[in-house]
Amino acid sequence: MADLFRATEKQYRARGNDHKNARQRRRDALLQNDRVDYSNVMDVHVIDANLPANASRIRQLPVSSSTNYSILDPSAAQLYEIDGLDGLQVITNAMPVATQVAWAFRAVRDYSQQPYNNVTNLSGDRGATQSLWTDAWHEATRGSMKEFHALRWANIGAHYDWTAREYVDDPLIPALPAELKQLVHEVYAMTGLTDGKMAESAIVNFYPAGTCMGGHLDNAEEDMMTPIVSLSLGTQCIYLQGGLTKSDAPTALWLRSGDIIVMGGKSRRCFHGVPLVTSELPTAFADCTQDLKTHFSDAEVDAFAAYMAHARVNINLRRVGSM
Ligand SMILES: O=C(O)CCC(=O)C(=O)O
Ligand SMILES: [Fe+2]
Repeated sequence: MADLFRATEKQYRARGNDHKNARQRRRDALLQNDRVDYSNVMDVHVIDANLPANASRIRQLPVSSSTNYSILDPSAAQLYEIDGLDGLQVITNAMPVATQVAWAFRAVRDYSQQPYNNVTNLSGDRGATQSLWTDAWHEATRGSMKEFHALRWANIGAHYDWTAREYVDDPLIPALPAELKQLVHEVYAMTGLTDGKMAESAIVNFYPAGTCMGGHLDNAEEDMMTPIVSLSLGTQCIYLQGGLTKSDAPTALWLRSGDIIVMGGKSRRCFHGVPLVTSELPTAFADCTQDLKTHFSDAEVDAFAAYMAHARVNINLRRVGSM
């Protein structure tokens, strides 16, 4: 069967010009072979900018304000559903820009290293990344920013053991931090979910511009019912939401800083991925990073701002279900 997920992924993946010689590049530019057509990528931020066939699939739902919000702003938020993507909801404009910056900083500065005891792609099996960020920005060790750029994901809360292929219950690993639980609680509340079970695990994904995440299922959790809450921070990306198999053509969506995806119902069991991460960072986000200088050193804030100018951070919250 045709792998339509893969075909769409290839269409949007940043191909780069590295393998081409100058003549090929000039010819491509002339023929506009290097132009990718993004017109079919849905944008819930500007409904009118969508192709009519896509615009008609987007439905706005009322935002419920039935809790005390300390992170999100229900009066500014919009909640959307998309025809054909059963169980998927997209929340926009819920997180103020200063909060986005604070959360991205927390992900880069705290969640990437100790004291979270987190396993990352750089730490090997069950080992923790000790001081990845501190080493990256600190005067004495400057130059290891390159290593920080190699960070792709860090695990917070309940840890998934990639060797045993199961979640581990280790008393030395701190539970999911309270602020992440509060975020999940507020997202659930916005969507009207009153009996949602709490997430226990977060994968924090780090995507320098040009990197991607291939199509996959999140099926390691025992609980495949509770929705996954997924927060985008930093630069804009293309997100693909497919079906139960890769033979279903996926829907492409632009995700921007502050957007939140809720994967419940059928969508919890569907293929998804991120074929493209751009360097497009909202000016308001970049401006706001400078405000961190009132509490943190100029060197650290400058390193963070330089990283975020070309990176997307995703906080992906799941309930594991076995504990
Ligand atoms: O970066 C994203 O938006 C998706 C991440 C994801 O699917 C995952 O961590 O399993
Ligand atoms: Fe996923």
